[in-house]
Amino acid sequence: MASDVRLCISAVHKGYGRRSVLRGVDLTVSAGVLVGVVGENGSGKSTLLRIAVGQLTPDRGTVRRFSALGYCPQQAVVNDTLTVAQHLRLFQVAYRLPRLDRAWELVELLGFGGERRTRAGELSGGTRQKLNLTLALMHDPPLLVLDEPYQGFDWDTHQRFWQLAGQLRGQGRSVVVVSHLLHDLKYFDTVHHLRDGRLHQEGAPR
Ligand SMILES: Nc1ncnc2c1ncn2[C@@H]1O[C@H](COP(=O)(O)OP(=O)(O)OP(=O)(O)O)[C@@H](O)[C@H]1O
Repeated sequence: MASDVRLCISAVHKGYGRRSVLRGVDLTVSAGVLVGVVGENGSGKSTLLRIAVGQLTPDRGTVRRFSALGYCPQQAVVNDTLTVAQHLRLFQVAYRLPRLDRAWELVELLGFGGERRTRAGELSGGTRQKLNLTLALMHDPPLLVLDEPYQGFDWDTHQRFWQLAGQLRGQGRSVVVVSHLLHDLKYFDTVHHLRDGRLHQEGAPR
């Protein structure tokens, strides 16, 4: 195994009841790459990411992670009664971060600094998603697993997300992104299409 591998998924199978969703998925993610996972609705992308981060157990196969990770789930897991600032403080404790400078930098970059005192339950869908993404990135982990992280983002923020993803890659982070948008495929080093329960790499790596 090369020393710069951050995530290694091998021969993973997963079904729900009698429905088989993943049938032998392999994926290796190295340092400093931006990896796309695409596929039709219901093809199993979120299932694969949840297995990758350890939230779901595969029926068969292995998942090995070689670093800390940040996970942005498709549905924001936030507490509606807490404000944006309170979320950051809560996660500061969970991540054992001495400071919140990076978290506030992300809030400014994603353009929701004006909402710091707003409760999550009162945020717009797009802003809620910005908070979701900030919580996944604020501890600056080497491995990022992001499930459609820009849902509901306006165009400017969408562009800023990709700039940020490029910067993280440039700093040696590994970024795995589920995407639905053909327009975004150009940002990836490798694109993996989930089809019939397996991942097919499209095109040559950049
Ligand atoms: N907890 C569950 N119980 C039963 N079936 C499930 C469960 N979660 C997902 N499924 C089914 O597994 C299949 C894959 O779902 P998954 O959410 O992984 O797909 P996806 O590719 O992420 O879809 P989308 O593009 O719509 O987000 C779907 O048919 C879905 O209905």
